[in-house]
Amino acid sequence: QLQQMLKKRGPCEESRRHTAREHAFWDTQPVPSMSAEYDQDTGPLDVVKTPDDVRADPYPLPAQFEWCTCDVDSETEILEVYTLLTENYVEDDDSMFRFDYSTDFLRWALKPPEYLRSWHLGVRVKGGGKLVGFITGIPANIQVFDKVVQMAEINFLCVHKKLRSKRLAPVLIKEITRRVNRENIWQAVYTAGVVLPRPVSECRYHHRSLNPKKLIEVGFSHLGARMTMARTIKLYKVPESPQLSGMREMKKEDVPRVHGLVSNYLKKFHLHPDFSPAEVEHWMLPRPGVVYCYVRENGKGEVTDVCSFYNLPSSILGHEKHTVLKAAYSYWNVATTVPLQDLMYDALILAKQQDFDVFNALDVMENESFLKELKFGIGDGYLQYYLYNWKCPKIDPGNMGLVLL
Ligand SMILES: CCCCCCCCCCCCCC(=O)SCCNC(=O)CCNC(=O)[C@H](O)C(C)(C)COP(=O)(O)OP(=O)(O)OC[C@H]1O[C@@H](n2cnc3c(N)ncnc32)[C@H](O)[C@@H]1OP(=O)(O)O
Ligand SMILES: CNCCCN(C)c1ncc(F)c(N2CC(C(=O)NCc3cnc4ccccn34)C2)n1
Repeated sequence: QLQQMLKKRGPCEESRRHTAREHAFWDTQPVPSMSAEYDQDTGPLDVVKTPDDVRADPYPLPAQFEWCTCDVDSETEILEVYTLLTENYVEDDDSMFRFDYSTDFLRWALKPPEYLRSWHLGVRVKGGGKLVGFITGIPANIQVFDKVVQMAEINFLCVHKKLRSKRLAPVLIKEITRRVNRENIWQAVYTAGVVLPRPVSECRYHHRSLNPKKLIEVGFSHLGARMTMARTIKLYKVPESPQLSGMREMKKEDVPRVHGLVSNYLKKFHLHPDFSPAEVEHWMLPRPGVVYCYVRENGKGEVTDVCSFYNLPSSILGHEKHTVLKAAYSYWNVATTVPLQDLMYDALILAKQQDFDVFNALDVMENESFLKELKFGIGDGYLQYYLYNWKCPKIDPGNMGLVLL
């Protein structure tokens, strides 16, 4: 218990840190302060600039390091990125799990239409040495309330465990900002499990057990009070195959129709991507082991509903029997002729068919409508959403229409 107390700053202490302006880096950035509240008016926080106002040379690094861009099409370089992340990326608070993004997943995540190689930014030990730092940006058109803004989606910020607490993260963030600004883009969107100045939305993860026995064995979940293992397995059992008629894998020919379904659906949320057909094709066409997408054809062969989820396994740290937690994450789902709950029940069945142990969903979009009924349990993980250089009112999870990887 003492260790627990020592490890985590209490909420009051954490909030004092925020109010005492102890964010040496974030207090220098165009982000709202912790206490800022904006009503309807939305817009940039910073003075409007042009790329010519932005320094042409990279920010300086400590002497022993150098900048690099990681070529995700190079077998050796993508493996270096994979290794840095699988050994040093996000863990849960008790260091029981660590994300294990695959190389195929990383190529998918980092090469959407219009991507820039210069935004796959790394830090190496000088002289082409070990990759010790990473941060990425990809371009996206994001609608925030009534405005469509060209933004960068920032992700995969990572500093090697041995180089933590040396203020390397602010340097990575400033350099990716510089590179994005040089392309005349001045806003960004990002998510994190940590609270920074200041969240535009705070969402929660919910988990639906598909393989409860393994989840309990590895400590991801616990046997309920007055529950036996047999009873728990029975509780989470799902049918062998989808219950809705006409469910099939999405294929290339479905892209125009799926683009229409998704674009029309996302309009109802206060913050959502403004997808082109090419982006819908990139983000939703199935890729084995990476992203799964199923459409429902009605009696007349028209596609009327779509569900999708992505594969993000976690390494299970220090367990003798299990080494990988197979987790599916709810992605883009649109139900127009059946209840969303029925569509998502089939998503669970399809995920179980693919041998996933757990199906994760945030309480964003209309997900609240099925979480309880479909036996999701609330997780301990919050996901904070952030906008860089954009003031806008806070957004409730039910009005959040963006899922990042
Ligand atoms: C217009 C274009 C703009 C583009 C940029 C938009 C902004 C993008 C922002 C990035 C979006 C990333 C989205 C994702 O990928 S979220 C996933 C982040 N990655 C991990 O959690 C992996 C494991 N952890 C690590 O690798 C390190 O701990 C990291 C690299 C996270 C921090 O390294 P380290 O632990 O060695 O610390 P430091 O001494 O170098 O630096 C300390 C400073 O860093 C601030 N910090 C800590 N964690 C985060 C965080 N997750 N986002 C933003 N800032 C963070 C912290 O408040 C402090 O600042 P201040 O409190 O003193 O002020
Ligand atoms: C910057 N991109 C944001 C998305 C990255 N994503 C997926 C993420 N960001 C923060 C989280 F809090 C989180 N959670 C899923 C829930 C969960 O499953 N918690 C147990 C667990 C299993 N494996 C791991 C690995 C790391 C942390 C918790 N883990 C909590 N997911």
